[in-house]
Amino acid sequence: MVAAAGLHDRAMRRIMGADRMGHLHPMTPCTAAGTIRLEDAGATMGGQVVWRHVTGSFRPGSMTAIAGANGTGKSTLLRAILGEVPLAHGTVTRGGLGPRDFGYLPQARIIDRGFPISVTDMVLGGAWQQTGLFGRADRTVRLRAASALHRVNLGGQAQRMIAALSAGQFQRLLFARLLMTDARVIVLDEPFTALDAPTTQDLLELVCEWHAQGRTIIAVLHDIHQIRTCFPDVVLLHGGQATWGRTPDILTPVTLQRAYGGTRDRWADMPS
Ligand SMILES: Nc1ncnc2c1ncn2[C@@H]1O[C@H](COP(=O)(O)OP(=O)(O)OP(=O)(O)O)[C@@H](O)[C@H]1O
Repeated sequence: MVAAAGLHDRAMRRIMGADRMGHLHPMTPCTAAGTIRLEDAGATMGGQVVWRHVTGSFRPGSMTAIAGANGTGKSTLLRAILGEVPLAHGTVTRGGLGPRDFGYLPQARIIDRGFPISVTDMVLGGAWQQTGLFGRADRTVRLRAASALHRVNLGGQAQRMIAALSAGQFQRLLFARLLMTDARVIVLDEPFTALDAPTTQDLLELVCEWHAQGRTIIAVLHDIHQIRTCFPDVVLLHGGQATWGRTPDILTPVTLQRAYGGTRDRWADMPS
């Protein structure tokens, strides 16, 4: 659990969108504009190889799910894309995208919600590019924050402290904060975990709206049916390797059985 001892706490700053891209790798001019590309990339954690020889691209406006069993390195991949995890080998290039182009929704479980901040201030943190990290939000930004809260059905919760929210309400709040960033690339780590079906559907529609607006979506997901129905592209992690491509080609009964276990019939019977 991340302690939120103060605004300078690393994780809290990351939620506030401040320093998460502090150590981006240098941009490589030859990468197509807006394309995020991994080339023969590898990552190690605690001295263990997580994945290696990963090559593939997130094109501008693409919508890609990161799938795989627990511990296969999905979050590590997101953090490598964001520049938070140094690669053991290979490169990640971002096609001219800078820190301000990325909006990140971390796993809710790593956020300490005891941090004394109101719902409104948390959402306003998503507009740090306009206000500065500790600056005052003007009327326009406050109206946008109210609109973002309304969009995620939290209009009536604006004055509450974030600690008073339910898990589902807090997840909605993180989405409202993402709305404020207006980012070109939206990076989501298990955005629908612990949400009820209507909330999931509502927030999934918001993700689809972002995609329709031409933003690049990269999301770690566990729901295979959801990936099959909503995400055209997928990266499937298994055994330290990534299989990357169009979802119907990658998520077959054979690959799913290999990645998650169970019987092949179980995956064949799943609605696609
Ligand atoms: N800070 C760390 N120190 C050492 N090992 C780590 C650290 N963070 C992650 N790992 C290890 O790296 C591997 C990949 O972790 P990661 O969180 O990326 O997997 P994941 O696929 O996102 O898992 P889950 O589905 O359970 O969230 C795991 O074996 C994990 O134990």
